[in-house]
Amino acid sequence: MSGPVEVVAGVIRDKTGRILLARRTEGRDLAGLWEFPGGKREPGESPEAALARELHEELGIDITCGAPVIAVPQRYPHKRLRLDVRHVASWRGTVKGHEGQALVWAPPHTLSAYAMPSADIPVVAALLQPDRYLVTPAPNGSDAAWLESLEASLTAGIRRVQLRAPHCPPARWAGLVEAAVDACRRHGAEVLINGDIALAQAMDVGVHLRSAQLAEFDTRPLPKEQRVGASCHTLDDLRRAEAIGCDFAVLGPIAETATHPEGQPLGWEGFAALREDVALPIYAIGGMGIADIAIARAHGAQGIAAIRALWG
Ligand SMILES: Nc1nc2c([nH]c(=O)n2[C@H]2C[C@H](O)[C@@H](COP(=O)(O)OP(=O)(O)OP(=O)(O)O)O2)c(=O)[nH]1
Ligand SMILES: [Mg+2]
Repeated sequence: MSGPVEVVAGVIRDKTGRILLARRTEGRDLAGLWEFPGGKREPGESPEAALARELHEELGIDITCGAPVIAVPQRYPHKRLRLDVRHVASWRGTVKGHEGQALVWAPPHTLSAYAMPSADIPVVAALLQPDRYLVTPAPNGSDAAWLESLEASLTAGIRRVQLRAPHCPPARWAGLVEAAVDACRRHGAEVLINGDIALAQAMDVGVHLRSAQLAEFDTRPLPKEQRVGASCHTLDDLRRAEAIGCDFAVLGPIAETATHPEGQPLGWEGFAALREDVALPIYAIGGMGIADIAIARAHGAQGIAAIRALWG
């Protein structure tokens, strides 16, 4: 079997921070959908050179390639591709659609409103949503110590938090959740509660579904304004999370961990292979550290989910 088609695309910004999208013209695959300008790499061509060539041909601009955003392995009905997306560090010239394609400068918060190919769903999420998803540990010491560690995580920049405390007595947990939601709101961080939809509704926050819960739902259990995440271990889990309308998934374990030693590790290749078949932002979990964020992005992940590496 031949390998995936290698595609490189650019995130081009104007002076006000808007991002350039191009509409795929009629008669090609995925016609009518909006995409980040770019195209296929030629044999022996570096991604940077391919991006510069494509953007010169398609838009008439000269660019300097910047940092990687994400590389998304994706399967379509008739082909597999790896969409390698780079920031465009700088560009010169006047942007014009040289191939008859429509163009739009989209403010970042409007990106999700454009119909795009499946591979672009994780790209938009990578541009707009946090690359670190903190999962709290069970409160083994005092409430105050646990809340202090949460506060430290938020101060360090964590902006998406899953409140999880297996075996914590309900009354104690309810008190901790209330204080934790408060702290997260002060820092502008998003909160999802593990498993407990009623508690999420009562607190007006998101819910993180356990993999065993995925079979219980046909649609997302909370409205669009409240985040819904899901823990996944298999392709079936991921497909289910996508069908329900989850905002993102967590997939693992990538490596073995002390807290979940029973899981058969997927490794990065296993992760990338599973991510090909859905259009979802997916965090990698299981033995992840800060240094894994770049590796995760190179395998199509939104970033990492972790307890220890992100706590305190
Ligand atoms: N440029 C670009 N291509 C994307 C994106 N998302 C996505 O699924 N694709 C797919 C569509 C195509 O199957 C493939 C890119 O190939 P292309 O048709 O643009 O290739 P090209 O510019 O070299 O043009 P062509 O002469 O081969 O038609 O990647 C995206 O955001 N940008
Ligand atoms: Mg193209």
